[in-house]
Amino acid sequence: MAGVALRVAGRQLSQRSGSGVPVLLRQMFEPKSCTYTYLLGDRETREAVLIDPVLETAPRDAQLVKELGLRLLYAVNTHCHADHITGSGVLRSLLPGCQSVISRLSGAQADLHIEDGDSIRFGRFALETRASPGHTPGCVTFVLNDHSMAFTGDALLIRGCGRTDFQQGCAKTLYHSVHKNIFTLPGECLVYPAHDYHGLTVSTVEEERTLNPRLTLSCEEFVKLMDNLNLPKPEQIAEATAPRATAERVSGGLGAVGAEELEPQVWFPGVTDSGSGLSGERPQARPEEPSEQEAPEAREELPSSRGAEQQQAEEEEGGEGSSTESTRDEPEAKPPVQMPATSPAPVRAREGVRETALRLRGQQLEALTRVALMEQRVKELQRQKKELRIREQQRLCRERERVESLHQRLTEAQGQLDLQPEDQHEQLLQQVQELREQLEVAQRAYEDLEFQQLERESRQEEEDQESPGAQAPDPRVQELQASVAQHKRQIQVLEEQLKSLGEQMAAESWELSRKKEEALQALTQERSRLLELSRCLQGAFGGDFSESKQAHTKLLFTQKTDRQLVVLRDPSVHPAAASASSCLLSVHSSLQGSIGLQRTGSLSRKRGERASQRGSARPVSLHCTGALEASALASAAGASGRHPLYQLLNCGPSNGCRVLHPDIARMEQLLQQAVAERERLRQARAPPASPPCPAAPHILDLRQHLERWGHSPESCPHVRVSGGCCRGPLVKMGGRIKTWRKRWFCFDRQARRLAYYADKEQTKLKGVIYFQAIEEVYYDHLRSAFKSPNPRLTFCVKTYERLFYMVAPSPEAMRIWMDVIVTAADENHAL
Ligand SMILES: N[C@@H](CCC(=O)N[C@@H](CSS)C(=O)NCC(=O)O)C(=O)O
Repeated sequence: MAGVALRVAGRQLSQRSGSGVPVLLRQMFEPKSCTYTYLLGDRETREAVLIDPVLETAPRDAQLVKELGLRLLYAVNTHCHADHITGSGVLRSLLPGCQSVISRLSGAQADLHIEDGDSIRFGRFALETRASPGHTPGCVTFVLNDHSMAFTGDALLIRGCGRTDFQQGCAKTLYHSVHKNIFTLPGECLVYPAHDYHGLTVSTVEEERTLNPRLTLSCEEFVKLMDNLNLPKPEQIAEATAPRATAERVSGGLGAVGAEELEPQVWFPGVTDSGSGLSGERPQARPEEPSEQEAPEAREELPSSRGAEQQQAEEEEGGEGSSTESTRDEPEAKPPVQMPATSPAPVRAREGVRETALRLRGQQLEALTRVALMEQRVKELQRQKKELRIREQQRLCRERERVESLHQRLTEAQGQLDLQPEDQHEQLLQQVQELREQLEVAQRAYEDLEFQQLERESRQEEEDQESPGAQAPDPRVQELQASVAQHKRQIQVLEEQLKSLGEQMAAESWELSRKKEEALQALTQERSRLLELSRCLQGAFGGDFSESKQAHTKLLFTQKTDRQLVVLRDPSVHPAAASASSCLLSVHSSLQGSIGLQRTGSLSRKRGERASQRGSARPVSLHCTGALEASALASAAGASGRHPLYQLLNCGPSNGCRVLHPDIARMEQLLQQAVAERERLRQARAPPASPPCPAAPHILDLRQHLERWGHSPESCPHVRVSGGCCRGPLVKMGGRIKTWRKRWFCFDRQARRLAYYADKEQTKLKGVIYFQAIEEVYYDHLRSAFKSPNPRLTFCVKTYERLFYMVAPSPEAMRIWMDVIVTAADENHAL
């Protein structure tokens, strides 16, 4: 097979060399054996290969392949591993069309065997096979065809190399193969090993050529060192290096373990297992999650972007889980899937459906994995049975041959009796007698064996007749088959549930759209009423209010962005406002926050919704380029609890407004009607109280609230949280000049705004984001922030007017800030 390329869908590598085209690369980690699995794919053709998959994490890898919309052609192995069982077999079951690959010299079973010089093609790329024996005789290194990266398996590790003290390892061979076949690659070629025990992920040929403490030695020194490594044996070595005969017992894939020993730890997403942590001397700071890595030249563009919410949830969950379950266990009865209540509040309903769908997906994956493993075991048992039958037949055959040979010898001895001289008769007679006895014993043994076999066969026939079509009447096989069938039924049930959830979601979404439409109509009416009221106000106060230099009260209406601002200065009418240079308030409410608000960090809304809201009233935010007086921005809502407009106009039932102008009475009446209408609408929309919804503002303690959500603000040095405030530094990107500046942020629930200052003392105010202006808060998962100083800690706050990019000083600070700001938006929505 040397020099032969595995062809992929008729595409010839030579037609499109793929040079300059970045390959899709993912590096995943399996913590138990510290193994790296690599996914390589072609973004255009979606063809992909997996290098060194691990049994336990095969479902994870299969899921990733599906999520990225890839088609896995090959599950390739750099060698037959001694520390874990390959995931190739399970991947073949989970991703039909995938073939297992290993070097012929490994002696392991696979769909395809490769040799030095062979190429494995996927889309416009190919992996060249370079023999790198020494750790094992069958070790190979896969080199991407543009020589930009090499997957060295256990031959070359980062600052190390594979051990050579078992599996026919040979230090001298390893030394020469690494020097000859890996160190001759370009210096900048990235080195991706199959393991790392120190938390490192990638190296280069140049680095290893010059810095590898083992391979920079002379060959002699290297051999000596390797002979005295005295490493403990890998934990799974017994299972993983079972003899070849055992390896071949695993049907359909690379096997290094018999089904009897197969008690895999199955990895299920979302299930955490404290026992899956690293043990022994392994350092703590190891990657525990599949980590994404970009190919050197490009950023990955996923076909479906994963939301910040999911990313954050993943970060918070902190690593993959694993559950230790034996395939021999009876399948656990799964709790019935809880459907969300028939008509819950929209947000909760959607979250519920999403959670349920995610849970179902996890369960489905779990069941699929079990099925795949069980099918393997069933096949294995069937194969064992067949093997047993063959062995029995061979034994019977041997017995028959023995009987025949004894018979032959006896006949010959008897024939010689007459020919032998008298003096040898006695001895020959004795021999004949012995042969006769041996023949009798052999004959009996043969008949017994034959009888047993016939009995077994007839028993089997009877069983076959009792249950026609039964492929594996062996009780163990039957048991497993029943279990597989049960799992398949479970999957079917789960799929049906998923389908009905989808339908339910569609129905709910339709219902939500309808309600939104109704609410928008009501809002439009309310707006018209308010506009009418405003016109009355203008008419009532006349030119005196707007024009007189002496008059302190000024009423502005601006239609520019469909916002209405009332700016009031009237120390005589409202003494409390006398010291303030201006008061700003929104005289409308917005419905927009009512749909899609989620506390987990993403407040996204659909484009359609936004478009439909363009015509509706919008919240406001204020930013200034120069320093502002903080006091100038005191909230117009005040502490009186009265409606702001009432407060500003000072039009309570007890004062003399009505007497002053007859229109005031009408205005007040209109205003009361508008307020009542708004109240009615709000109540109609208000979702029932539930844990994820923030409590009413007057009872919500910000600190407790954050603690309830799992934060510990106390231990985060970058934020200061009190009952109503959160303060701390964030690096913010400028609006016009895209420079990043450190600002001191102050989130103030009382003032209902997030203000940022040039200084920690909060004297130089640089800008304000009002709660009601906040539309979305999300993690910058698309890395869209221009030259962010730390993309991993960048999040976005989207207001009606603009997008704010902020960089937190730490992940915990980022999560706290995001939750704090989301809480503000939630609160605003609740108001
Ligand atoms: N140091 C490892 C021991 C596990 C081990 O033996 N790993 C093999 C590769 S898997 S067979 C190996 O070749 N190691 C070389 C080395 O220098 O470690 C651990 O911490 O678990």
